[in-house]
Amino acid sequence: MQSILVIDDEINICTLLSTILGKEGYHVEYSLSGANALKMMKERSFDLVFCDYRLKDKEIDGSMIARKVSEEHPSTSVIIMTGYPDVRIAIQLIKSGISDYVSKPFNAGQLVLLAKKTLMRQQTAAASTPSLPSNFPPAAPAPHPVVKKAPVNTFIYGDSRASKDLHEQIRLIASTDYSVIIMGETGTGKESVAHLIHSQSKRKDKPFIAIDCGCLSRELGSSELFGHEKGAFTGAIAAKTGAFVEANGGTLFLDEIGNLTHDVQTTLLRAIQERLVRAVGSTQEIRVDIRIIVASNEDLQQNVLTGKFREDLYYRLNEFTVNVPPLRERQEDMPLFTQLFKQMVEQELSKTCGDFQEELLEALYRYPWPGNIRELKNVIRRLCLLAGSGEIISCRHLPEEMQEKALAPVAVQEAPFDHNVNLKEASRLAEYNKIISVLQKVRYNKSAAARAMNIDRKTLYNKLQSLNILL
Ligand SMILES: Nc1ncnc2c1ncn2[C@@H]1O[C@H](COP(=O)(O)OP(=O)(O)OP(=O)(O)O)[C@@H](O)[C@H]1O
Repeated sequence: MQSILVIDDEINICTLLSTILGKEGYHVEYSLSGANALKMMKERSFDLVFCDYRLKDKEIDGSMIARKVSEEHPSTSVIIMTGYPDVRIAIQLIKSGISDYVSKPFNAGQLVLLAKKTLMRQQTAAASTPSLPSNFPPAAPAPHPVVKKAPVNTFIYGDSRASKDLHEQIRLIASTDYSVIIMGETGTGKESVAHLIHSQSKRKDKPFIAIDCGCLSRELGSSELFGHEKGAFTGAIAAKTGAFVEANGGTLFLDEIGNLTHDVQTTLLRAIQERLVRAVGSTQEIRVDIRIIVASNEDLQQNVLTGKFREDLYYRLNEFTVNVPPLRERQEDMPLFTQLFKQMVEQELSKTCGDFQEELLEALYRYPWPGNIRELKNVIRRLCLLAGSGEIISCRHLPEEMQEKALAPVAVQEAPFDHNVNLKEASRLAEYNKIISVLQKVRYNKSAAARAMNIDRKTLYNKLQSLNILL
């Protein structure tokens, strides 16, 4: 019997596909998380995988599953399901070697046909691969072996003071079992920090389950966290395992915790205190052993004061707080982030881009990055996508709305001249005013400014530092 694995964080989709494909005689299993699905594939083999593009374990998405399957289980086909048609995603998916792609909503007939077509193609391909006679000599090594580039590390440890402090905090807290609140603006990497804490902890071989509380509806909040019994409420067509049980032994990460309703906050407090959970509609309590990490970009203490967040839950969770700094406070890390994101995108697109133009790097440096690392990553992705292969990436490839902010000259006042200063001070002031006026003329391009003043870049940097001009 051919077997199919369905990966989707929506239980309804999983049960729907299991029913439809099961009726066609396939053996169907499903997983609500990518991490668990990868584990299932290690334990047994599947002929076909239907995988949702966006999964709740944010670090694993459809294209990552597709890549892993093609590397580790080359005879398994992958069909990606998505409700978000997007060119970038399509490019990624094609590169990761998927068999097909289906947009949600879909109908039963369409899915069955797709599964049959894919499995048939797979069988034909297998049959047409000639098998070698048993006495055939082993193949000689290929003259030009295909060199597989090692994947670029997706997490970057910055060099700035703020980054070093952050990673020291992660190192210290990882070895404990304390609950952690991660605070920081949107896109600063709170979820990445939660992953790091888990991967450096003694629970690292157990599940890491991430739940975005911002997406939980009022009705489904409890069911997502604690599970439900079949028939517990209208639409509960099958029993569901909640995140607490799925994360048993490992770490449960609750993102945007400030969005939980009061009712769910109350049940959550009890579950954390007693380590016992009860699925909606069940009378049975299940003991769980999990570490809780939560994140918020709202000030939770403020929410406690305004009554939006339960005070007792806040103190229960706040055994340790990690503050993730915004990108504008880790400017020294910009070159590292920029370079590594460029390498990652080059790998995603199988493309080699030209260097970043100096003026562009300076514009990136000056931009305030309200969306933090996520925004930087997206901008680099866009720059690499728009620039031709090998073309120098310049300011003209920047999104228009960014050009205005990043290229606007910084308002630097000329220092007023004071007639009482001594000669040394006067020459320092003159130098200061000259450098500022040249920088403004060349739109803060330091190389151009150095050329205009007939000095080298190093001398200009030294002058900027000694005159305390911060760009
Ligand atoms: N240190 C880092 N190195 C590489 N990539 C990073 C780093 N920190 C964050 N990112 C990337 O930036 C993006 C945003 O990170 P993440 O989702 O962890 O942020 P967040 O603070 O949880 O965002 P939100 O508040 O919107 O939930 C992700 O694509 C993540 O991979």
